[in-house]
Amino acid sequence: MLKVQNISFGYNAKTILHNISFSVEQGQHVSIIGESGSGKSTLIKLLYGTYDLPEGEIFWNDKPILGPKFNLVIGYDFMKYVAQEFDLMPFISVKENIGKFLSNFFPEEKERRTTELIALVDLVEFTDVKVKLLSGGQKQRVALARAIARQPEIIILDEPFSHIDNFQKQTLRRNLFKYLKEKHISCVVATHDREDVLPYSDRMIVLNNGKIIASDTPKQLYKNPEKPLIASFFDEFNTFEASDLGFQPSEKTVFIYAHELEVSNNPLLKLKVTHNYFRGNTYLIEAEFKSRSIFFYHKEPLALDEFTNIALTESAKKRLELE
Ligand SMILES: Nc1ncnc2c1ncn2[C@@H]1O[C@H](COP(=O)(O)OP(=O)(O)OP(=O)(O)O)[C@@H](O)[C@H]1O
Repeated sequence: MLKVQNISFGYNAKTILHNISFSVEQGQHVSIIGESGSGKSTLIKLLYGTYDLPEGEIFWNDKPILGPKFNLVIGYDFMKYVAQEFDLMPFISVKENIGKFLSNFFPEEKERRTTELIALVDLVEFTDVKVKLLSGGQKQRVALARAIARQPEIIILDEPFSHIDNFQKQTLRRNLFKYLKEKHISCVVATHDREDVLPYSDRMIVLNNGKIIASDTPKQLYKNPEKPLIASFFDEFNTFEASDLGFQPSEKTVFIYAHELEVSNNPLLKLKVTHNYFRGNTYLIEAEFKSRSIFFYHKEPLALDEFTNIALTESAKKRLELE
């Protein structure tokens, strides 16, 4: 189990992370989300022992994770870290990069394992290509395969799919996260992408200005996003006063996702349409309500400057427990 206990850290006098505590069980998948600059990468680097901790402690089981003051070489065998700038050997092939950390004492096992890993990250046709000739996304895939080559107990990933195009991202993400779960490898991922979180994370930690403002299952936070920052991670959303929607207590703020509003003959609100944005299978409609913008989806564009009636969808009522 990874235990992070009351850590604080700054690069200079300014504190970047304030009193952070959480834990990650063996085999658990934990995501760290937050706006750019909120301290995700800094936290990830601390977990790996990149810097000395001025305050607090980090343990993997009973072993303290210590910084460069205590370790000549940063990092531990049981833990692998894939940074945003992946650190590969450019002049050797994909296969050699992945096999670099596997023992030469068991050549057949080494061959089997490298072949398995190359297939997992979908780089079979690049097996013998020198890494310097690969694209950014392909290099990122080599870095991921190399990190799991020796089956660590925990893997720490910073924006693991940022260089990979949407087309290949879905499959790679599924393969990698399924593999980590099957092998019971703990995983901590810093990400901006809800697709990395919703289907896979056991817990989601939300950082804001270097502080943890929420920590729960993605389902629970999705259902009850207490802050705009949390709702915005999941989807386009709207902020209403409870009184706008006829809810009690009337001074409460309610966050409604754009997909939870629909055009209705049984209206809750009357809005003036200002923009239609094509989104493929649907349009995102921007409309005015009390001089601010409200967003919802509709299968067709709506007439501009005309009024439209909208209501909550059945699933919204269910989420808000109005039924
Ligand atoms: N090596 C450094 N020296 C000084 N300040 C730094 C250093 N690295 C990061 N910072 C500062 O620390 C703060 C947090 O940065 P960090 O990279 O941890 O944020 P982040 O949440 O990972 O952002 P992003 O999502 O953009 O990667 C930022 O204000 C950043 O400018």
